[in-house]
Amino acid sequence: MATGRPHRPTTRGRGIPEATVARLPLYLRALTALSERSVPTVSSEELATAAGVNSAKLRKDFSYLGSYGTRGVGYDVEYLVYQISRELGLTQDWPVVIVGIGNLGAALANYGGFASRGFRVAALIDADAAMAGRPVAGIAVQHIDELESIIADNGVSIGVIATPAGAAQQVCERLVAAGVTSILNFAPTVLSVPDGVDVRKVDLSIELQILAFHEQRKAGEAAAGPDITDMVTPVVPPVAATRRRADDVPARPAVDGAVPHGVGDAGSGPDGSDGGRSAAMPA
Ligand SMILES: NC(=O)c1ccc[n+]([C@@H]2O[C@H](COP(=O)([O-])OP(=O)(O)OC[C@H]3O[C@@H](n4cnc5c(N)ncnc54)[C@H](O)[C@@H]3O)[C@@H](O)[C@H]2O)c1
Repeated sequence: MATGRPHRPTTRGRGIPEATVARLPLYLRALTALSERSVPTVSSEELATAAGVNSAKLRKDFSYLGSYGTRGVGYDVEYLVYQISRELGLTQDWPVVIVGIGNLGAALANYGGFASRGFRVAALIDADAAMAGRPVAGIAVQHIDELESIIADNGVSIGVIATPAGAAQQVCERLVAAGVTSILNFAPTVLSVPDGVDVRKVDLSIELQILAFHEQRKAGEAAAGPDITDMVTPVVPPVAATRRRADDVPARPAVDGAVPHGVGDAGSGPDGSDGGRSAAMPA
C-alpha cells in the first residue's frame, strides 16, 4: 500500500507535466469567464493575469497542448476552452459519489458548480440508516451497504469522502475495492491507497493556518518597523515580499501536494515568502 500522496509520475499522457495539469483548471476558469462575456480572443498577458499565472509559464503550458496563439491576435477563447476541457477529460460526463452526507457532504451535494463542470452527483451515501431515503439536493441518500452496487451500476470512478476522519480509510478501501480510482478526500487524515489510485486532499484548516502564518509575519514586520532589515536579513525586501504574498495567497482550496509544499516552504525557506506562492500555485 502506498501513502495518500498522488501516485502519478511528474508527467502524464502526452508528456504534460503535472504542474501544467494543475494549472489547466485555472486557465479554464478564466477562459470560461471570457467566453461568457463573448470575448473572442485573449492575449497571453491578459489571460495570465486573469488566471493569476506568469505569462511565460502560461505560454509554456499551452505549448504542451500544441496551442501557440496568433501573434498580434492572441488565443482563440472558444477553441482554448474546448482544448483544455478535452485535455482535462471534461468533455465527458463524470459520475461522482459523495460518502458522508453531514454538514459538508450536504453542502457539496448542493453545490451547483459540479454539474456545470461535467461532474454529475450520481449518489449520496451515508452510514446512518436514519438518513436513507432522505432527499438532499434532490437526491435520496442511500445506505453505505449499497456502496458496491451503486458504484457498479453507475460506472463511478470518482468518489468524494466527507466522513469523519476515523471512517475515511475504511470508506476509501471500500470505494477502491468497488472500482473507484480517484478520490477527493475532505477528511483530515492521510489515506493509504494502492498504486493507480489518485487521491486529492482538500483541507481548509491548512489554508487558514498558512494565512495565519502570513498574518503573524505581517504583524511582526509592522511592529518591528522599517529597521527590521537591521535585525533580520530577509532575502526579499519586506515591501516586495508583502505585495507578492497579497497577490499570490489563494482564495481557493489548494490541492494535495501543493499544501504540504506551501507549509514546508513557509516554515523552512530562507525568508519564508515562498510559502504563500507555493500554496497558491503549483510550481
Ligand atoms: N476539508 C475541509 O476543508 C473540511 C471542512 C469541513 C469539514 N471537513 C471534514 O469533513 C468531514 C465531515 O464533516 P461534517 O461537518 O460534515 O461532519 P458531520 O458529522 O456533519 O457528517 C459526517 C457524516 O458522515 C457519516 N458517516 C460516518 N461514518 C460513515 C461511514 N463509515 N460511511 C459513510 N458515512 C459515514 C455520518 O453519518 C454523517 O452523516 C469531517 O472529517 C470533517 O473534519 C473538512
